[in-house]
Amino acid sequence: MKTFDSLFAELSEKAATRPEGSGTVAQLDAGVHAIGKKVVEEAAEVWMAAEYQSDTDTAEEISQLLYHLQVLMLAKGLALEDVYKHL
Ligand SMILES: N=c1c2ncn([C@@H]3O[C@H](COP(=O)(O)OP(=O)(O)OP(=O)(O)O)[C@@H](O)[C@H]3O)c2ncn1[C@@H]1O[C@H](COP(=O)(O)O)[C@@H](O)[C@H]1O
Repeated sequence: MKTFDSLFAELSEKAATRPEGSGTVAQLDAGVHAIGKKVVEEAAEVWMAAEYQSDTDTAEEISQLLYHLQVLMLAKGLALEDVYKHL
């Protein structure tokens, strides 16, 4: 099963090698403003799912929020350690 760390490693590789058809590469090219909007959108979807949908839907929305946060980290050049040191 994928973890937060293994997804970040996968996305870092995508950012470095820029494979054709990668949604991550497209998002990185769209820039911090566009990625930030996705983070806010996904956060709202997490909230709505938590209040009105199933636990499974909520977990899926959380996974999408985590993904977009990682894309934002990559866009800003942040490493996992930069975030973890604040936990
Ligand atoms: N985990 C994810 C992931 N979570 C969310 N998303 C993206 O976030 C979107 C969220 O879907 P929504 O339904 O909320 O939004 P939507 O409005 O339908 O989507 P958009 O029209 O805004 O793209 C999805 O369409 C994906 O584009 C993800 N995209 C990729 N990954 C993983 O990232 C890795 C690299 O992906 P690629 O860069 O595409 O190869 C792979 O392991 C993928 O599984």
